[in-house]
Amino acid sequence: MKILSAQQLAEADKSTIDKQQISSNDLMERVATLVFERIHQRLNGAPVPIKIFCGIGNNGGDGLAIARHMIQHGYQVTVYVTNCSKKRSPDFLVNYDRIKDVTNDWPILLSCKEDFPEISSQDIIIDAIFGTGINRALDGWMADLIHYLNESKTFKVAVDMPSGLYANTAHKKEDAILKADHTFTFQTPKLSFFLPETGDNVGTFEVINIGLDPEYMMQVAPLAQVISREAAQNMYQPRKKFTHKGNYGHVLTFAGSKGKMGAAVLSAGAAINAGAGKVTAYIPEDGNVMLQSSLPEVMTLQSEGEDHITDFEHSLKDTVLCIGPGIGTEKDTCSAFAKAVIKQSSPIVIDADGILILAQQPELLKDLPKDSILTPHDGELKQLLGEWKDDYERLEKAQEFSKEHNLILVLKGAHTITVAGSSQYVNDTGNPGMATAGSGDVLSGVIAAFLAQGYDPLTATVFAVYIHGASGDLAAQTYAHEGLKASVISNFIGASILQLFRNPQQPQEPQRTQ
Ligand SMILES: NC(=O)C1=CN([C@@H]2O[C@H](COP(=O)(O)OP(=O)(O)OC[C@H]3O[C@@H](n4cnc5c(N)ncnc54)[C@H](O)[C@@H]3O)[C@@H](O)[C@H]2O)[C@@H](O)CC1
Ligand SMILES: [K+]
Repeated sequence: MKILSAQQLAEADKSTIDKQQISSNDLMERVATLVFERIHQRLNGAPVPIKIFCGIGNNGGDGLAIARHMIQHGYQVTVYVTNCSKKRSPDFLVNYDRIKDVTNDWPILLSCKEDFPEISSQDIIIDAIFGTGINRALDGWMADLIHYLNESKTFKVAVDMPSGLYANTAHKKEDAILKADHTFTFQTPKLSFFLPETGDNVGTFEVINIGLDPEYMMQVAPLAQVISREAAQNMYQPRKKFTHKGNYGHVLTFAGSKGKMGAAVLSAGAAINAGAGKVTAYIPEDGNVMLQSSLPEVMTLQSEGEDHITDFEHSLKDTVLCIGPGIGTEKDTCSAFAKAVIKQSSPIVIDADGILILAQQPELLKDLPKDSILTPHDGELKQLLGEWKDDYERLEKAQEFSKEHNLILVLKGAHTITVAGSSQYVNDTGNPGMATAGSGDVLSGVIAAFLAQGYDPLTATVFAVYIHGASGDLAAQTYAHEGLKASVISNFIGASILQLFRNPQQPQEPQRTQ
């Protein structure tokens, strides 16, 4: 699913009005009806007090139209209009008149702090103050209103976007942004929904398909794409009957050191669990018994170093190299790392200490095969890119780095983002239980396994990130977030691939919970 900018959504809006030969108000009515239906399905006529706060632009117009439908269906609705400017949009004005036709009264105007209504914990608040049209931070009593609503303990539903939130540009820490519990967003989610500095404002969200011009939607180059279940299904490569282990590739993991042999077990184990035909773990000598007893399916090669890897003399022909988990940064490990990556000619998966070594020896970047995959967490990413001032600069710097070095970057987080040149793929599986030691080692093994099975590097990466998150989601159903650990996530990889093809009635537009 594409993520568009606020400006692109406005263009899509115009194109829809032209092509479908409807008025902008018809489109607003369509949107408001769809939102009303979703609310009505949940509330089912319940006599809860609902307070709808409307701005004076089209988001406010949506709010007025939603309010009208709710009133006509017997809901207890009070409508407030934030009278912050005389520049009311034409579609706001149409709906301002229409609601008066239904209630025989104008909505309540708010013009200063003293006008704020009392809010009880039983109320439901619907926020239709600002949507994608916001172009500067809220100030004065409008900012106070947002803080006032945020302080209330009541359930808050945002229309299109939580008011005050920008769709795709950075905020200052002090900006007033509504903290919604649920957001009904139109046509595409916004990039800010997925970024750590702003995503918490959105609560759970639902994307409502409002029927914007399909031709525009098809041709527009998105800011990023969310990997939907359907997209992941299309990436999957089923196995053919007359095949053998040689058809599914050979992964060589270069991982582990004294005290961190678990990283080697986890990355090699995940590569086997995700379908690599053969896996060899290259490890320090002392780790051999542990590795062989933990993973009977995995072969081992041992470095001369007893407690860390000190050398690398092996052939990498027809082998996918997965390098870095738990190797440490000893001098001889760094030289062995350099030998291995220089020797390799096909894309390499580089994780953890491997990324730190690259940051220390940036001259190695030019020796990495094109489309090699780096999987940094933010601490490792900072070693590579330096500090960033906000989430958007983090993405820009990652794109520049990816383009400059022809690499794929996997920016790990609640919504892991895979950056390949100017393209960005946002992952929507996974949960906070996966913030646990070794989870990244598992991911590196899964990416390597898909590469070994013949997926192209970008697909292998995006699909692995999806499946890794989906495995964590399935595992959490049995183990809870707290009980998740990396080996458990790894053991659910097969189940999550099966799950990908279950429930054919799954809705097209994903409904999701953060
Ligand atoms: N293409 C779409 O996605 C559609 C969008 N619609 C609605 O239209 C909304 C966008 O409407 P608008 O473009 O009218 O914008 P908004 O309703 O978000 O904002 C309205 C006005 O607020 C002013 N403003 C911006 N920042 C301000 C600030 N800090 N303080 C005070 N005033 C400020 C702007 O000048 C603008 O006139 C969407 O969020 C959505 O709710 C739908 O009605 C129809 C389809
Ligand atoms: K809003």
